[in-house]
Amino acid sequence: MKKHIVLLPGDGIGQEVIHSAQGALTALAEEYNHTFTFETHDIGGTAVDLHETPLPPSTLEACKNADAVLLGAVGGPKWDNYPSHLRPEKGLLAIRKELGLFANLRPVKGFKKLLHASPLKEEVVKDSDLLIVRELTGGLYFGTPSERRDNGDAVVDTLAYTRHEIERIVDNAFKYAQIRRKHLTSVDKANVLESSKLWREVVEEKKAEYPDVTVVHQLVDSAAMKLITNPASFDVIVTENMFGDILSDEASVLTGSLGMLPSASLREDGFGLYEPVHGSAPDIAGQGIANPLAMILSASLMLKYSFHMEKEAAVLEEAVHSVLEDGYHTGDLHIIDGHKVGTEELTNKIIEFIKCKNATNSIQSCYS
Ligand SMILES: NC(=O)c1ccc[n+]([C@@H]2O[C@H](COP(=O)([O-])OP(=O)(O)OC[C@H]3O[C@@H](n4cnc5c(N)ncnc54)[C@H](O)[C@@H]3O)[C@@H](O)[C@H]2O)c1
Ligand SMILES: CC(C)[C@H](C(=O)O)[C@@H](O)C(=O)O
Ligand SMILES: [Mg+2]
Repeated sequence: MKKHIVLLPGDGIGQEVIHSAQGALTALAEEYNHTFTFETHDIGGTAVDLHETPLPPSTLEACKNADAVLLGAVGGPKWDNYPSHLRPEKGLLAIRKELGLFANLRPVKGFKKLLHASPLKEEVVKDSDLLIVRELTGGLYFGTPSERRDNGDAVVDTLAYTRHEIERIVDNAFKYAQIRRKHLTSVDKANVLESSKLWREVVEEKKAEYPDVTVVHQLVDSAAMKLITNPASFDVIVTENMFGDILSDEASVLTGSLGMLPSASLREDGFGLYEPVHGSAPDIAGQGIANPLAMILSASLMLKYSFHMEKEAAVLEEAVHSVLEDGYHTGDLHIIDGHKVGTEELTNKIIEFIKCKNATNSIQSCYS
């Protein structure tokens, strides 16, 4: 199969981890007879520096013409005090909105080897396997006005949702629940927020269409607590934009590191942008020590959701599993008696696995 992929490295470790994903995908293409072509474009702070905008029109145009997009991360202290239209994060929000990527899937599944890497107790973490379905193009991030008033002493952010926006994400979440363990937790703040009341109303209406799925409504504050005390009680979580942002970083603790969580941002027709959940990690950027696995797992989601390459997607996941089983990890993960390596070395181990796996078609013989 021939596929054209736009790479948006962005800022900080985004630049480092996207390189890893490209390496892994190139190896996969060679082994499984695909042609992946890559085109790199600027976004975020890098784009502000070069084009005076966090989302240059040429970047958006290239994404519209691609089969899929991989994004590293945006942001960093250099741009923190820039005016809001020049903030790197605005480029990320704009591309999500422009491409209509309303459904953000954030699967949270631990790897066996990382059971002890989480600061949480093993018995709490061990059966956790959940999917956060985060609404991505509405809510607080997109409501107007969001500006200073009264000579800068007052400010407004608006949390706005339409019934249509809620219906389409809730509908998506029910469908994912149907193909998983058929349990949906809708997270809101319906004891306070009007938007959450409409959200809850829509979930209640929709559930009649999915009688095989059990539904629980949970307030976001107690959901945050339950996520790290009883994560196994969740299957699919559906929630609005900002709650999903916060809960997903929290959920990464179950996997041992924020550097392990991938995401897919999808449109109705299956077009997608794939990015790790983490940010540009300014504290470690440029040191060659970033964990590339969230980015590589995001590439695996791209293969699965946008290209329908189930086998190749599974190989990438197996590669991650195998290198961890062999003890290789970056410094953000704590593996007892493991081999701490840098981004490049870990990526090379992934690539070795991809090549070996195809030659032997057996995981055991690639890594013990
Ligand atoms: N999707 C995105 O582009 C995205 C997401 C989140 C944050 N950001 C931006 O990133 C910048 C930094 O934000 P932050 O520090 O709050 O969050 P962050 O996710 O960048 O980092 C949080 C912590 O996790 C660590 N970490 C994150 N990813 C890692 C990886 N792959 N390997 C090893 N360690 C990793 C970092 O070193 C840091 O200690 C901000 O400008 C923020 O706006 C961007
Ligand atoms: C950088 C920021 C705008 C972004 C978000 O909140 O959506 C990030 O935190 C994420 O999780 O993708
Ligand atoms: Mg976030």
